[in-house]
Parts: sequence; C-alpha cells; structure tokens
Amino acid sequence: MSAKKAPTREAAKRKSTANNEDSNIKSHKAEKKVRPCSKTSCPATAPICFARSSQLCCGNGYTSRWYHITAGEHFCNECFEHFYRSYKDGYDIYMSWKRLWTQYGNTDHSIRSYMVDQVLPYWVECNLCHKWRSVFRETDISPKFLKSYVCTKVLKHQSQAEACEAPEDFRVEMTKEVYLWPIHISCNQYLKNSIYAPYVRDFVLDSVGISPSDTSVHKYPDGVFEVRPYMQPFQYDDPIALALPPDQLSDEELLYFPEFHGIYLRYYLIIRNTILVLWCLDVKSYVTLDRVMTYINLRGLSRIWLTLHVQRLLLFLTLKGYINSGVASLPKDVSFIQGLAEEQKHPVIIIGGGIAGLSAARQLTNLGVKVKVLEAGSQIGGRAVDRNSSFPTQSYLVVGCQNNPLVVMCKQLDIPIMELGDSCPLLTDSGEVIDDKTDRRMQFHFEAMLDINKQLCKDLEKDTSLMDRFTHLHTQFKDESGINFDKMEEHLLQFHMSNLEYACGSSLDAVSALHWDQNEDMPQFQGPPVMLQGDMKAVLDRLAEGIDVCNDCKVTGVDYSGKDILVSAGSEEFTASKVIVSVPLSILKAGSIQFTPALPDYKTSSLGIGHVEKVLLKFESPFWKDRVKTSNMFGCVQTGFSFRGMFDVFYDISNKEEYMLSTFISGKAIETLRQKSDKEVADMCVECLKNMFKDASFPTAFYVSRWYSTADIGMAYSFIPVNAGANAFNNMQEDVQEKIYFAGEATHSQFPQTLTGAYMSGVREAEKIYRALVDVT
Ligand SMILES: Cc1cc2nc3c(=O)[nH]c(=O)nc-3n(C[C@H](O)[C@H](O)[C@H](O)COP(=O)(O)OP(=O)(O)OC[C@H]3O[C@@H](n4cnc5c(N)ncnc54)[C@H](O)[C@@H]3O)c2cc1C
Repeated sequence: MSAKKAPTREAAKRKSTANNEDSNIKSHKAEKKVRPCSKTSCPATAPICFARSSQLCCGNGYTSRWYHITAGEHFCNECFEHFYRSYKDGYDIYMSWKRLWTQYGNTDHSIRSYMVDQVLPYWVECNLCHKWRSVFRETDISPKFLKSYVCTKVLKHQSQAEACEAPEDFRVEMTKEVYLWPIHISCNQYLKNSIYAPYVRDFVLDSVGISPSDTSVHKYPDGVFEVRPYMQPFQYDDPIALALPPDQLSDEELLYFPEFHGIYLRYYLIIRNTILVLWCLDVKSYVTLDRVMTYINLRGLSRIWLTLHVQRLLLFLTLKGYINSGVASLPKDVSFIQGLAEEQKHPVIIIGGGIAGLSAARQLTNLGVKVKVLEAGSQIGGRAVDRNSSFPTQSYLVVGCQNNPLVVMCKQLDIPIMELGDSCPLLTDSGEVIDDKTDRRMQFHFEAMLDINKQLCKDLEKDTSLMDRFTHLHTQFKDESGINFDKMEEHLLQFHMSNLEYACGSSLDAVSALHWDQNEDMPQFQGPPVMLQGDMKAVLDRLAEGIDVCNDCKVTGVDYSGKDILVSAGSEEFTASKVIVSVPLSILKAGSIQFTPALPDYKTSSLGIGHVEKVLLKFESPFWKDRVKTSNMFGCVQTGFSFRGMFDVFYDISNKEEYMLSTFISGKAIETLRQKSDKEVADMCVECLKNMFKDASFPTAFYVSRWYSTADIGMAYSFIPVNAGANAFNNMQEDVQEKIYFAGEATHSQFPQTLTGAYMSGVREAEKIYRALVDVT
C-alpha cells in the first residue's frame, strides 16, 4: 500500500518499515543486535524508527537509545540528534516549530512533542474494507481526503480488492485495548485544522486540545464568532444549559469518563469539542462517528484508539440531549448506538402522547428500543396543541433560546421563531402611558422584595405564601422608609405580581415563598426569549413519526406487581417491560389511573396544579402599531378590575398574512374566566384594547383556551405550593421499582412547567431505560 502521490525513495523506505514495526522482530534478533525500548511496560523488544529524519537513522536496527511515543511508535537516537544538535540539518526546522509552540501554547516543547506534532505518520481508515493504514506524514488528511480514502495499490497491477486484502498492521489491534493503550502514551497529541478553533479563541490553544503549531488557527481575528445565533456549544464563565466548558470536563462528564481526568484530558476535549461544534453548526444532521472522524486530524496510532472513545462520547452526548436531539433524521447505520443486552419481549409503554411522552418515544426508538404510546385523546400533543384553535400559532414562549431543544426543533423544521425585544411599553387599561421613571421605580421595588425574600429564605425554615411575604415586605418598607406609593404605582406593583402569577401558574396565595424559584441556581438557557410562531402540532407530528401511537386509548390501570407490567385501557390490556407515565399531574392526583401497588404518596401530594389560560385574537388591522411602534409586546396595567390576572401582557404574533395578538389570564382571574363565555371574555379583552387604542376593532376571530376543563388535561402547569419542600419536582422524577418511570413538565426541576422541561424529561427517562436495558460501555 502506498499513499496517493508518487512516493519518494526516502518516503517509500520509511513507509515500508513503519507499517510493521515488530513484525520482523524474530529475524532481526537472529541476525543483528537490537535494543528494546527501555520504558517500563513497553512491549516493544525491537522497535523501528518511524521518523527516518536523519541519514544516520537506524531504521529497524540498533540505536543507543529509543524514544518512546506509544507501544508501537518509537524514534531512534540518531533522529533525535538530527533535530537536537545545532549543527545538524533538522535544528532550524525544530527551532522555528518551537517558537510557534511557545508563542501559542503552554505545554512543554521537546523533540518528542515535535515528533508527535510533525513527524508521526497518519493512520486512516479505508472506506471500503475498514482496515487502518498508515499514510505518508506529508499527507493532507482533510475531511475530503478522509471521506474518500481507500487502500492504495502498491504494485502496478494490483486490484483494489487485492489492496484491501492486505493484512492490517498488527499494532492497530493494540490500540483497541481501550484502557491499556493510553498507559503507553508518553506525549500528548494535539488537533490540527480544528473545527472548533474559532469558538475558543480566548483560550491558550493546547489547553483546549488544539496544536499551537497549527497556523490555520492563528488567522482568526478578534471578535465574536457565532456558531449559530441560537446555538452555543461552550460555556465560558457561568454554567449554561446544554453547553460545556471547552477546557475541562463537567462534573457529570467526570462521573462517566473518570479515566480522562488528568493527563488524557486533551483527548477528551478534542473529541467532545469537535462533536459539539459539528452539532451546533448543523442541527438537521445526526452527528455520527464517520462525520466526527473526518475532523480528527491527529497523527499516530492514537487516532485509531480515539475512534472507540468517539463512539462512547457520541452515545453519552446523545443520551443527555446535548446532540442529535429533536427531530433530526436518524441515519441508517448509527454505530455508536449499542444493541440491547437481550431481545425485548414487550415494548416500553408510554402513557400520554404530549411532548414529554413523545420525546421519550422518539429517543428510545432512535436507540433501538421498542415503544408503544397510549394517548387518551383523539390526537397527540397534549397541552402543546390547542385542540380547538384554528390559529396558525399557539403563541408559546421560550425563555432563553440558545441550545433550547424547542428552538432546535423549530430550526430543524424551518418553523419561524420571533425574538422578543427588551422593551415592553406599559399602558394602563384607560390608555395612559406609564412613564419610564415610574416603571423602573416599581420594578426596582418589586425585585428588591424578591431579593429580600431570597435572603430571608436562607435563614427561615418556616414556609409562607409569596403573597404574605410581599404584603409584609411592602408594608414594612413603607413604614420604615416613610415612602408612600401613589395609586398608579400600587397598580404597577399589582401588574408585576400578576406576571409572577402567570409564571408560577397560580395565585401567589398558594405559592411557596421558600421554594417558588427552586431552579434559580441551576444552569439555564441563555439568549433572548422567543415566541414560537408556528404550529407546535407539526413538531409533535414529526416526533411521533414512525412510532406506534394508539389514540383514544385512555389508560385506567397499571399493575406492576409481577415481572411484566400490565397496562389496562378500558377493556384492552397491554404488557410492558417498563412504563413511562407522562400524564398531567392533575390526572395522577385525580386517581384516574389505578396503580397496583399504589404509587408512593409524594407522587400526588407535593406539587400544586396550576391554571393559566390564553386568549388569541385576529384583527383586520394592526391598530396597536400606532402606539407600540418598535416592540412586539406591550403591557396593560389594569386599574379597573378588582382582581389581578386579566390580560396583563399582549404579544404581537402577526405573521405576513394575519394580524394577531395573544394574551393570558392567570391567578384569581381564572375564576372570572370560568363564569364567562368565550365571547364575553373576548368582549372584555376588546374593551381593554379599545381604551388603549382608539382604532381597536372587534376581532375577526378569537380563541379562548380552557385547559382547566379539557378532558385528560385539567391544568396548565404545576407549581410548588406552601410547605411542599424544595424537592417537590425532583421527587416526581423518581422511578418506582425500576418499572414505572415518570416524565412531564411536573417532573423536571431544572426547567419545570415548560415545554422545554417536558421535552427534556422525556429524554432523561429514555436514558434511564436505555441504560437499564443495555450494558453501556
Ligand atoms: C395556557 C398555557 C400556556 C402555556 N404557555 C407555555 C409557554 O409559553 N411556554 C412553555 O414552555 N410552556 C407553556 N405551557 C406549558 C406547556 O404547554 C406544558 O408544560 C407542556 O405542554 C406539558 O407537556 P407534557 O407532555 O408534560 O404533558 P401533556 O402535554 O399534558 O401530555 C400529557 C398527555 O397525557 C394524556 N393523558 C392524560 N390522561 C391519560 C390517560 N389516562 N391515558 C393516556 N393518556 C392520557 C393527555 O391527553 C396528554 O396528551 C403552557 C400551558 C398552558 C396550558
């Protein structure tokens, strides 16, 4: 086998020996004096010099000293001297490399690291026979070269098949001793032509696994390099959800890959950083071993050893939802997904076809696990799809768009998203504009009360409601400072409280002051809030594609007392190996599904059932634009109602064809909604808008959600009630006897209540089940 271009005599000589370092050991031993490698535990008894740099190179003969790189890679003392001695030919080359290395790197430079960085041959996998071959060290192993590489014909008339039949170098096998191989590595390798280089420019190159000698990297100018506006592979200072530090392992990674802690860290970073950036650059394509390997531009046998770790990392990052998430199409052959330990007799049954159930189903199916989804309704989607609405959008808000799987799915399906600006002009329900100063003052006061509450919570063990806490702090502030608030300022305070009630999904009377924001210290998604402008149904349909979903299948009982689990839905009965329960909390609380044995009490007693409803309105003209020119939302400070929670914020959700607004009803106002017809609610809303905008007209269409009374739903999202404790969300995700698993918005403590949390809870449970069924290496 030879490389593509015509080999020089010198290169050909190098090549013929580099391929079979020890294969001639026996005959050498018989004929001439050999020196084994002196490194403890190195098995090479008669090494061969891969460098062939000096004319005096010993080749496969005797040298006074071998320099060890790995168990199968050594260079001789003559080649060492060639670069080390100032009077030798290689000295200047080495010195200019060293200058570059010290300028851009932090790690030690030596002849050994020079050899690894510049002289070791490359190893490449043949795309036909999948054997590994070494190629000339001068070869440009670009992605294009790697994608098309096949064993090259050595003899003039040798066919491709014959070339592929040539045995693989025996050292390749050594690298497959995954845990043994690295103990022989004496010098770290660093990546060239790194795809992630532009995004880690603030780091010293070798600290993130990139070779300091790679001049292609030095060209990147200062300034922000964005992978994609909505994707962020790396976290730099503060933790960010689904992003990782480019120069170290996260605690979670350390748990799964402890062997990479310390001296092998760079290898981990090379693989993981490459994978993350590949995903962020193109969320429509699955990241696979082949794709990753075309970007692993490393010399030496360790490149082969790394393929096994690439597989492991791909699986890990996929299971955790860092990559290959959402609706990216699964390629036919995904080698990193390990098959099940034994054939699955019964499917995993998922109860509930909302976003949580479907994300679990999609993920498990991609991982090769058989699933069946049982959905009570006549269509999938749960709370993510307003069943009776004909509006082209359901107006879902996503707080923090970067890396958010919801945004990823919209991008995968080309569904538009609308960035919400920073400003939200405030008007009163009688049309008065709230001036900036008053707005800022009351916002400051409100946030100060939240901060004080946080401080108090550190010392207080007794819980109380957020409402009691606000009332107390507000009164105390007025008493102690002597500052009074006028009527408008008090209305503004109510406006802020109302927004919090919308976020919590409950009147503040019921929300825990101690734990309402239990996720505050957990990594969150960054980037601006966005509104998903398309139809969530399209996303859910794609998630469900190819999955066995039974609609109109309302589960009434789950018996997990035996080895198999029996799931009954009316007169039908199904057998499952494991079950994921993803129904709304209200359904669990109502006891609509009878579990045998009964579920632990905490599954139904800790969290509260929250209520929020939305109103969508379609108009002939965008009458609000006159007063709300640059923003895509505006606040309405209610002064006329005796309760909070009615139409506080309006979002402009217009598309190219239609003018639309959405708004919400929350807190105590839900009671009012219950007593009114949709038309009466729309009338109240229009009344409000007419007072604010003189040209406001009656909508051409409107939709009022009524999730509180929707069959099989009965709620909006869950919240932490007074005295529920900090672990209320965490308790919900605990499995029962490794048979019954739980997903859904109420089970995700990091992103509770949301579509995002619901989606990620499905991914989380899929991982648990996959690990239980597969012996993941
Ligand atoms: C008005 C409103 C506004 C919202 N706004 C936002 C927002 O802006 N941003 C955001 O991120 N989130 C928002 N949410 C929350 C979001 O919609 C939910 O968190 C998410 O949809 C919950 O998904 P899930 O899969 O956990 O549950 P669900 O979607 O409720 O899915 C559960 C499924 O289980 C089925 N089921 C019930 N009982 C049975 C049974 N016995 N057998 C079989 N199937 C059963 C149900 O029919 C349902 O399809 C909002 C919710 C509401 C109501």
